[in-house]
Amino acid sequence: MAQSTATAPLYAGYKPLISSVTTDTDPDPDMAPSLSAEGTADQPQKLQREGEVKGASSEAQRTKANPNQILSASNSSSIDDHDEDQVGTLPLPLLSINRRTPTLLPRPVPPSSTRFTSSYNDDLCTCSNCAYSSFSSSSSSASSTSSSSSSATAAGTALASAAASAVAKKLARSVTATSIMDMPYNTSPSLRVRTTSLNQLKKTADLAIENELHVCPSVMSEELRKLLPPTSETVMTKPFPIRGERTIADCTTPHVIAMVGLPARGKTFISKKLARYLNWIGISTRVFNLGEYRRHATTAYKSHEFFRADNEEAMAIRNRCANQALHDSCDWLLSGQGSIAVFDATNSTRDRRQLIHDIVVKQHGFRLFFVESICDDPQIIEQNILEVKVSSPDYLNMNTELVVRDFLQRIEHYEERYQPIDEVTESHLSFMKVYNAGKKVVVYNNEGHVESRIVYYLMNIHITPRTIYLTRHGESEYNLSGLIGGDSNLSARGHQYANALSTFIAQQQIDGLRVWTSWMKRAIQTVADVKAPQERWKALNEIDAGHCEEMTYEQIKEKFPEEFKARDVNKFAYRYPRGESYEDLVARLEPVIMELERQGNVLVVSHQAVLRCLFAYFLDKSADELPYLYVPLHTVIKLTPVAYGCKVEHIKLPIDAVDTHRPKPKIPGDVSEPGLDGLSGELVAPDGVGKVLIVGDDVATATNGNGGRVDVQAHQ
Ligand SMILES: O=P(O)(O)OC[C@H]1O[C@@](CO)(OP(=O)(O)O)[C@@H](O)[C@@H]1O
Repeated sequence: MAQSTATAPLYAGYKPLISSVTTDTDPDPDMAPSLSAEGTADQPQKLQREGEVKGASSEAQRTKANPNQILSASNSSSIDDHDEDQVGTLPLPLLSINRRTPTLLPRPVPPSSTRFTSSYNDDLCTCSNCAYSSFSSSSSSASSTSSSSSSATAAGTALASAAASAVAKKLARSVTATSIMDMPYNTSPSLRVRTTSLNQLKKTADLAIENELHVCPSVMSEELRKLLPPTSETVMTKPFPIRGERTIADCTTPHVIAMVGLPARGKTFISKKLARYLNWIGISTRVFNLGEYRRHATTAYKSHEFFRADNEEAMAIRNRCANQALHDSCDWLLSGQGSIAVFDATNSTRDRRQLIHDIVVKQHGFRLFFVESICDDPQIIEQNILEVKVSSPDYLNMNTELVVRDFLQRIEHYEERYQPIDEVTESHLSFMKVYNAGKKVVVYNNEGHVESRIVYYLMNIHITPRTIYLTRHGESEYNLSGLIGGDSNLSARGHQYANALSTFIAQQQIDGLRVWTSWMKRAIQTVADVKAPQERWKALNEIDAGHCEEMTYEQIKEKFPEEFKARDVNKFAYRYPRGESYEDLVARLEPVIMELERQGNVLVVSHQAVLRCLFAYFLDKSADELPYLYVPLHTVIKLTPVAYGCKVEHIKLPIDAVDTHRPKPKIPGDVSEPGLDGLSGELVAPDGVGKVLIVGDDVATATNGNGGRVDVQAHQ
């Protein structure tokens, strides 16, 4: 049984906290040992997300944006309703192929992955079709060869060196030592063959084929070329299939994530945040909060007495609620509507955890992972009570001091019976323990892809107050002419926005601000005058429209009518020919989200499609809504984490720009009909002006009496 203890990473001076602003909205009882579950262990089926046909518009709808406005953010979506960047590339399992000898040089086989790497064989081709030659690396220096195959077998390396050196010496004077990865794809197909494919070939002992492997791909047979790892010409599968087929394979076994911990330890914060992340990466997740069950089952909360261990009547109600919540979690998983149910309750005794194990694992055959939040820092606990308990529906209209006192007594009742998860007596369980909002993390019996991702995510989040600013680049020359993609410069108004943005950011006096941009000129030009450390992320580049790059929507419709229509039918899943889909984008952006979670104040300057994906993460938006989120030019979206959610402000800087938003048309492929679509309309609607939305925070929404909206001053 593997146990690892890790201290969560500290980044840029930030203490990674997990939970202080949060707690489960309800302490709950230990489930009565007599609880039982019904149901079968049917495999749930993933729900297909179909695009919707709503509203219509065309490019002709581009409008001038209103200056000096703060637009309202889009709707909050209930958690109950919903359900990797070029970074982190892993080496392909490759063989170095010496075309001059029949020897196949084994490379170390790295962990399996579908990602592609710079560790391609850097042998170069000498055929008349190619502009480069073989063995350049080895010719330039023996160390170059040995570095690329450092972990190959000694025999293999020796053979390689001997075989290569003769040719290398001959070529050394005439060949530039260029890594194949430094070359454009179309000039560097080279000899990139997967180990698996080669092994299959070796098994067939087909020498003719093996010899053919030693020729340049440009003269290789079509059949053999298919075995080469992908180039820009050949990549047709999902590069980072998080959503889609791989996810389904990983989640064929439904999971229950059961929280553990005393009240006010951030269990609900963790549950909600985790669910938002998992849904965003395409794993359908829902939180079952025991506090909500209890509130439905009882009349108004009176006092902590309800949670006394000797209050038999209350205990019976609490047990019934716990039973129901767990059964509902399992039923939801069995219904095929989701893959992960988060059971947000205290689950604070061994008996109760065993019962959950019996129902979830033994009866249903699901995976069960406990996440225990342990906190002995009085400051974090008090902060938690003040931030979320005081505004809890349990304490409506109650004086803050009384609330704190009552809640602390409530915690005492739980402490009497609380048994932290024990590695010895509960060694059959899989769990992680998070201490003091992320200061220390213990992981035990962690198994499988989903659990590993949960552990990694929870190790990265923190609760230090901060703000994230999202903005598109200033208006570009291509925006003006309606062309998508490309790498054009800013228009004159785009440059004005760049100036206004730097002034706005300076006025905000943001502590330790970092600026992240894509690699595109329009994004980099936009932050030219912003005084803060800057980082360029390729992962923030705009969606790759493949064959449709640098075309207008009308041109695409004319040249590729079926493609254009298909995008309107399911924009999230649609992938441009030789390009990307929104689904691909989400996968590409996951490392960006993970890093954003670790960071403090960040200004992200990117593009329409990319920002829709990031925005959807923070707003908990579905895959159907995501591609239509309204992210206008010359507008800063300010995101401030609050309690369980996020405060969203749209700050329109007073420089006009074209509107590049194309709403979902009523008829797929239609570019003629202007109008708002239901999804973006809310932001466009004038009544949203001057408003701020608190998204995903039931508490705030419930208590400010203004539907979660708070008036704010317009920023100029
Ligand atoms: O997915 P849709 O709605 O087409 O929006 C993405 C498009 O937005 C654009 C502008 O039309 O983004 P941006 O100007 O922010 O780089 C295109 O480059 C991109 O293809």
